[in-house]
Amino acid sequence: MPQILTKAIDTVHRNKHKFFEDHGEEGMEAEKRALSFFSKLRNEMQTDKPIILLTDNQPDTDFWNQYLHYQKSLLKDAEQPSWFKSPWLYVECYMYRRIQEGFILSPPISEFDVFREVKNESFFQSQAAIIGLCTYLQDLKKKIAQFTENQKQEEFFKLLQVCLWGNKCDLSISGGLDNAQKSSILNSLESLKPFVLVNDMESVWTILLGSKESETGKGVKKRVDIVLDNAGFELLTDFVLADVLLSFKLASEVHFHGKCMPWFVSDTTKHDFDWTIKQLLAANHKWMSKCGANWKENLHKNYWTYHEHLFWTLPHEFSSMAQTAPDLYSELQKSDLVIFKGDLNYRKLTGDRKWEFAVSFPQALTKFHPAPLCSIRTLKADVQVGLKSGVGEQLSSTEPDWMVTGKYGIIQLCASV
Ligand SMILES: O=P(O)(O)OC[C@@]1(O)O[C@H](CO)[C@@H](O)[C@@H]1O
Ligand SMILES: [Mn+2]
Repeated sequence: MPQILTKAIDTVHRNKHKFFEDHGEEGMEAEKRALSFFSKLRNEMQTDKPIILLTDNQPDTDFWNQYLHYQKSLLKDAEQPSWFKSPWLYVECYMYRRIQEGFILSPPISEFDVFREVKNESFFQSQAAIIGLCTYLQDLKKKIAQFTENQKQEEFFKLLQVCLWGNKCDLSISGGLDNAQKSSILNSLESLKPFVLVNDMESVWTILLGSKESETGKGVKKRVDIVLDNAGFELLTDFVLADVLLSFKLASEVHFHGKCMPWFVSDTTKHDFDWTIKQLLAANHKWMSKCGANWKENLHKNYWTYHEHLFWTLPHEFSSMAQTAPDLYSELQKSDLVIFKGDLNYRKLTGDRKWEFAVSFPQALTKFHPAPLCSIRTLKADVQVGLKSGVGEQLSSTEPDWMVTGKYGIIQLCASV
């Protein structure tokens, strides 16, 4: 976290001239204000100061401040939540929210996304893998009419796994350093199979076909939601999956959910989402630009919809969503399948608790079940449930860091509770 914050400070500093160009002297003043805010923040973090209230009067400020009171209520009388002692999930989210506060309190540069440069770079560095994937998809779509159900299933499974391994490419685990996808994942899927510790692809397929039975004269009405994680290569894999869901008629609408502020370095915001499609459209490569054009049209025709909600950037675990964000919960209840991408979402699904490895996924969800849901994540944090007896223990003894390197992955479904 200090490394990420230090990089953010450096980025603000390097953009001084841009702030001047955009806003004149006021921009320079704002840069100074933001920098002194961030230096203070870094000091609070590194010296284990108490967590303090937010002061920026944003729509989520009260939620954050109430959450601090709640954290305090869990401690003994004189104890204070602080950077080293509070739950990691909370403190980590809090750092990103404080960075946002630093910009909010520094107009006119409040809208500055300090992680945009690295997100965009990571997209360009994954160019070869992106071309490979776009080409594969367009080729696949030409053949759909001839596909048997089995072939469709096989292709869908492939792209689901691509979507999984795409989650290796986040920039917060690498401390904001280059973590792009350099090679084609499609050729490595077989050799990666042993690292998929929970593989519920068959049941995901059954769920998606199941809703096909509700086919009426008007065609299928099936909704899949994707709670997005990282921009860059991972977002591309999500787009490809969403495209195949429509092309294979496994869904009639796909709803994406993104972050409404820069988050965990590489997480997708509305700007990243739109920027990615624009880049594809403008690319000097036939199949990339074809993907861009198709996906723009999907959005235009409302086959694809992008949603934002503040809940995704709160520190709350998802079991509190029904209470904290009932509107979002009822939105997800409209879905036939909600796909949660990435490690942070898994931590929030399971409350980031020290569950036994063999505890069931439904149990760890602690009543969170707006709809059938599936987590697709590579393991980067020390929480994992739903493993066959002994598997986690065995891995812990042979590979002590098996949970935090992104080497292993899961496609884990909870169909009902
Ligand atoms: O949600 P993602 O993008 O898959 O992963 C984010 C993440 O790996 O980054 C941090 C590593 O420092 C962890 O807190 C977190 O789980
Ligand atoms: Mn992320």
